[in-house]
Amino acid sequence: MSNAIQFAILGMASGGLYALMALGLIVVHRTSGAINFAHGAIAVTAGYVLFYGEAQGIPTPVAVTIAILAGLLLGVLIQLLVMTPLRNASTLTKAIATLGILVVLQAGCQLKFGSQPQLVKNFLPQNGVTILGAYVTVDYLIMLAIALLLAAVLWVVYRRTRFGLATTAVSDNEEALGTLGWSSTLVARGNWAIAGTLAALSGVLLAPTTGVSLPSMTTLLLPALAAALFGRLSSFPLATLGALLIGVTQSELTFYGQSPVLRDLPNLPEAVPFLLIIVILVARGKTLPTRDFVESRLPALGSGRVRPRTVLPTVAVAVLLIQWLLPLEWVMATTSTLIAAIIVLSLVLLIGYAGQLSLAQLSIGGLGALVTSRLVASADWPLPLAVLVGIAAAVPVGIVVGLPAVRTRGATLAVVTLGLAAALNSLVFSTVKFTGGDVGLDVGYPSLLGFDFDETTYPRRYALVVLALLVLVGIGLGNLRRSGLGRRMISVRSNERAAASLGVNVAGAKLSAFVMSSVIATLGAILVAFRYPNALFTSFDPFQSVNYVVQSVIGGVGFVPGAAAGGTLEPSGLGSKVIHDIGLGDWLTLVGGVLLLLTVIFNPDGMVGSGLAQVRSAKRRLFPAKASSSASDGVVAVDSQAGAAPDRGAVNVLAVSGLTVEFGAVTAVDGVDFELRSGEVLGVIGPNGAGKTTLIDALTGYVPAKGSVTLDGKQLLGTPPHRRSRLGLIRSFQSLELFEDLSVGENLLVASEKSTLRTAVGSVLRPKRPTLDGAAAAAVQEFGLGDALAAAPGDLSYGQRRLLAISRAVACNPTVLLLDEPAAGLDDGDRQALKALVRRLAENWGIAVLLIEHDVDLVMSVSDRILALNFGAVTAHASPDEVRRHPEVIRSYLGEDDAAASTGTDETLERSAQ
Ligand SMILES: Nc1ncnc2c1ncn2[C@@H]1O[C@H](COP(=O)(O)OP(=O)(O)OP(=O)(O)O)[C@@H](O)[C@H]1O
Repeated sequence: MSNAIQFAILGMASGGLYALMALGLIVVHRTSGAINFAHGAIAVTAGYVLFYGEAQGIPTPVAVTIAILAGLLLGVLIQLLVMTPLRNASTLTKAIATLGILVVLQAGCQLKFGSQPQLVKNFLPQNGVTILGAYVTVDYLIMLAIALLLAAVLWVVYRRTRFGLATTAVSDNEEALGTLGWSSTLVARGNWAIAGTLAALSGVLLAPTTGVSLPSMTTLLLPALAAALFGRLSSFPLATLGALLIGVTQSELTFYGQSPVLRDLPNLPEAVPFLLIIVILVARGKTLPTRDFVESRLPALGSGRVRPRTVLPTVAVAVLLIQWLLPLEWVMATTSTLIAAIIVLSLVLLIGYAGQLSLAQLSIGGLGALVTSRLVASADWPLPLAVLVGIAAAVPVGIVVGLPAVRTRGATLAVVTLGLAAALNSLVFSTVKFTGGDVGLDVGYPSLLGFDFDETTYPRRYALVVLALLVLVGIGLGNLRRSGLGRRMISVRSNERAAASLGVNVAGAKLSAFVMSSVIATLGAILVAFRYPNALFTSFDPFQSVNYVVQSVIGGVGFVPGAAAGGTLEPSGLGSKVIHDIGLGDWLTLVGGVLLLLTVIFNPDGMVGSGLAQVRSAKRRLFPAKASSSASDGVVAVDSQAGAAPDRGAVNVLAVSGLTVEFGAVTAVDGVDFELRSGEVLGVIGPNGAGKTTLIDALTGYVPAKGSVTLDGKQLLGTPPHRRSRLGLIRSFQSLELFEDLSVGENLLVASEKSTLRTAVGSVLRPKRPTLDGAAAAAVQEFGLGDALAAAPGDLSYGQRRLLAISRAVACNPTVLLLDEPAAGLDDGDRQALKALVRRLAENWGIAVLLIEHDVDLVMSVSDRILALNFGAVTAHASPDEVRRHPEVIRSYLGEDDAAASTGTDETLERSAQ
């Protein structure tokens, strides 16, 4: 028992260190919304500074102070040099930037101090005390006390002081902070300084116990990330509690690990943070982001068009070089680069197309490669069959990794994948029983139908096989980019809420991306494993996966050729060969990290992205007549036979009764009843905050609601948004929510294409030119978008963008169309056109239209009936004339003057409505 208590106290001490780290992560998240993946690296760097100081003969207390100040300085520098230029970037981009910092610090420390752990002196008292019968040294208690004290101090500072309030203001409303006379940059810098200090403090406190070593960068970071998530990335006390729980659990597992049951899993404690991360995110996540989620711009995407005139000569030159021209050492460097390019392609799919960041690509792929290797090495399976089974094994792994992505997004998802990579590393790849350790698995020499292509004997053949596979995967990805499935993935990356409103199964699109990218990563990992007769898994660690993210972003993560460009940065690849040859030795990783930072700051679309943009602009200058618009690669055809509004046949009825939505104490929609039939227009009016948008959210499944919503008798409550959309209930959004990464035509295609597994696979293998037909073709005519199909939404005027948002909803061929303030910001002419359009959609198309509008004149003149809301409840439901005269509506919304002025102008009426 006393042993269990002793382990609990030791666990609390390491929990205290995790807590210090977690506090720093929260401080950064509060100020910049970023998850700092370099936090562990700052801690370890401070540890190395302490080691270096001691080695120089500096007294330990001074060295400790310098090390902590180094953390502070690093925090300030990161904010100054990286976060300030990226302040408006997406959280994903910021997370990638912190990965760059991680790589720079890791590579810098490795260059200076090597990879062996370095020992530092104990600077805390080592005398022992007995607590509840358990003997522990005082240093552990001091660590715990420091953590608890700092957590309490931070809690008070961020709640009670002007600095703390200013920090909250930086993340909530930077302009408001400016009016208070505070500089947001200085507040952010102060927070980064605190975070750096906290990281350094934990690194320095840890150093005497474990020594200073590079792997601590993740072993410290992961529990801290888990604890910070436990504290919802905002609560200091909760994060501290989480950290202590993790520390104690890990410590007790180490203690009970001596028992026969746990003896076979010596690394189980290291997996605890990952398990906690999964549980937290799956329990707390949301399948769709909330209304206030702001989508930021992600790196640009290529067209995916496969141009034989470019591909064939490039492949021919590569074959020529590999087979005849290059010396062997260059061939092997080329092989490394080409294999890396395959793994990076898995990230082009996942990050580029689907917008999901994974830090576990090599671990996922490695698992499949391990299956293949063991089947060949131990069970003597033929290679092709073993490869197929290894790749098949990647499918469930992809699903497991993808599942958290269904309920979380952005940088938080990256935390899950980093946790997975670390867990796989400690549970699988570091377990000699599975991988053979440093000896590896005896997979022999690969051969297919008598064709030997092992790298040891036939390096050129191996390189050619890798090249062939890279070209095949690259063409497949290009085809995917132009396919319906690809468009759906991109729509999810651009805007999950909008994608779901058009019937896209967001979870399905994400899972498909994870599965397909896992398969590609597995292919790459198998090629890594089978390079030598003994397949080694010692380097399948999280750092390598981070390296592939680095390569993908530098090359251009939205572009297939970007993978080859990024692959040159592979250790032992072409870039490394060049760097070696010019005498820079092992500087490649450091160069990669610096390049990544420069890329995300100055060139977010990567080498290929910016290169293509320059070629395009040069073409435009030289051949203005021929030049096409930036999105013209997304050209789609319009079915010339289609064009008339689809005949709807039967009358459909949307019946709503007792519909209620509660947000805590606020009842946003309060027992609303109405019916809406095909061909009718129901206007919904009410003051700001009356619950109009929440009504649409509830009808379309974006917020949980009580009551009943039926379409032709079928109950819709409880059905997810994309299903309701497929049943004919289609909404638009106040803020448009167009897919900015897709052309106008592709925006319409996402709405109109129906896809099955067969068409998805078919379009990747043999893509066809997409065609807008049925309702989508009719919408193109109705909305006059024929000339704009190839344009990017960003190139359209504001009025055209509004029209595109409505036409995209109409392209779904809705039974019920729910329009949320479609006239907002339109000029008078466009408003008149919209009025006529809404009537045509009802009368000619037979659509039931629910129209929320603050333009009272418009809504009164176009609607058959009006539903007036106030505080979520219906105040009137009658004809426009009756509602205009309704005393309650006049009091709460219209005002006496405007109601009396039955012929009031748009402007006066709208002013009163605001
Ligand atoms: N996710 C949410 N969590 C908590 N409260 C919410 C949420 N969404 C809306 N509300 C609250 O519900 C009420 C209704 O808001 P809603 O946006 O539906 O009104 P509205 O009539 O559409 O307003 P507006 O005309 O300004 O668009 C408001 O009090 C709002 O603050």
